Parts: sequence; C-alpha cells; structure tokens
Amino acid sequence: MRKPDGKIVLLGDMNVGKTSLLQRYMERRFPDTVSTVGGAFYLKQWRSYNISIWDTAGREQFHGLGSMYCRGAAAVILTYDVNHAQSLLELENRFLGLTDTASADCLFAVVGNKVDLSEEAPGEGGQGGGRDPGQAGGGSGGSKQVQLEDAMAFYKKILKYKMLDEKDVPAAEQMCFETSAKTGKNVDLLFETVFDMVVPVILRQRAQAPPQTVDIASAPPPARTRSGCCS
Ligand SMILES: Nc1nc2c(ncn2[C@@H]2O[C@H](COP(=O)(O)OP(=O)(O)OP(=O)(O)O)[C@@H](O)[C@H]2O)c(=O)[nH]1
Ligand SMILES: [Mg+2]
Repeated sequence: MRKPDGKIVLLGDMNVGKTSLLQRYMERRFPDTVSTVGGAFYLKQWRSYNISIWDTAGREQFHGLGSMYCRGAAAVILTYDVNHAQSLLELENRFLGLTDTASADCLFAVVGNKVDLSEEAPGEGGQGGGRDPGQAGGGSGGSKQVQLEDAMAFYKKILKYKMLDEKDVPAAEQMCFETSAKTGKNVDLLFETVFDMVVPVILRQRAQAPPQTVDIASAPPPARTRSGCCS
C-alpha cells in the first residue's frame, strides 16, 4: 500500500456524527453506527494524492489518543452538533489543544452536523439524532442551539490560539459548514473543499521533508576516475 501523502483528522465530542459523516461521504449511506473505539481511517484518492482521513473517538476515555492521531495532520475537521451547544464548547475546551501536534500550516474546518433535526417540522421525529441521549454529546432535540455565526466566531478563536493571521488562512465563511450525515446535505462540499485546500499543504510538506528514498534511475552515474588497478 502506498504511504498516504497527507492526513485529515476528524475530532469532536461523542455522538456529534463524525463516523456518520465519513460513512456518508465514503460509502454514500447512513448506516447505524456504534461509538468509535480508538480510531479508524479511510484512504481517499484525490487527484494524484492519497489522503488518509482519520475518524477518532469522542469518548472521554480515548481523549489521550487524540493528539497522537493529529500528529502531522494537514487538516483537522472539528465537528459539533448544531442542536447541542455544549458540543461546540467542548471543541474549544477539550479538542483544540489536541491539534498542537498537527502540521504547522494545518487547515481547520468547523462543522455543525445534524442540521436535518432542526429543519424538520415539529413532531416529525426530532428524537432520532443520537444513540444515547443520556450521555455527553447526546440529547439532540429538534431545536437548533448553535448558529453558523457561532461557528465562525469559534474559527476566529482557533486562529488566535494558533497565532495565525486571518489574511494568511482561508476565511471563516469558507471553512465553517453545516451538514447532515443523514440527508447528505453539504457533506460532499465539506470533504471536497478540504481535499482541495489540503493539496498545497501536502506539496509544502513534501518540499520540506528530507528525501526518503534515492531514485536510482534518475541519479547521475558515478564519476569515473582514472585511479585503480584496471584503469
Ligand atoms: N438526525 C441525524 N442523526 C445523526 C446525524 N449524524 C449522526 N447521527 C446519529 O448520531 C449518532 C452518533 O453518530 P456517530 O457518527 O456514531 O457519532 P460519533 O461522533 O462518531 O461518535 P463517537 O464515535 O462516540 O465519537 C448515531 O445514532 C447517528 O445515527 C445527522 O446528520 N442527523
Ligand atoms: Mg464515531
């Protein structure tokens, strides 16, 4: 298997829909999920690049693994549930620090998932957005608690935390998304925008990395010297 050219990591509280978003994009379906244990990845061929997309566990008990998964990441997708305000706060309090191990020019996307629940008419089944409403990250009702502007304000906090200048990075409007893994809304847009933006990061990472292998075919032949017994 060819080594991936770049890495994208999904982070966020349990139950916000990270696994569902990835399965919607990669497998074009919305299957039942079980809470992720540790982490898992998909490989995506984008243009001529091989990108690994890591799905991580939101559960507190796996928190320590997050910074390991983020090591060298070219992009991090910070995911919350639009119907659960605490899940956005958790990104700031618990998950942003995990990205310290990411690449220096790592890109950030902020994603509010489960918009279908707040778009449904009252009484149309707004209880279906979480497997265990009693736990952290669960309890998605049908009322939207987080607006896109809140996500954009959080994006600006990320830039401050990373000491990045707004003019050197993509604008908040480009990097904040509202999605539904259930209906597919904005899911392709999210991943494909991130893939497109990650390509220049991959190219920069490549240019900075020391060469791993010697290409014998393109190496110049060794200079012949006249010394030696047979010359
Ligand atoms: N209505 C609705 N439900 C969703 C959506 N995305 C995920 N869910 C449901 O929310 C629950 C949790 O989804 P997961 O994708 O497993 O959440 P996760 O973020 O991977 O959770 P952890 O692996 O525990 O960190 C499941 O019952 C999903 O079916 C969505 O867009 N809309
Ligand atoms: Mg999961």
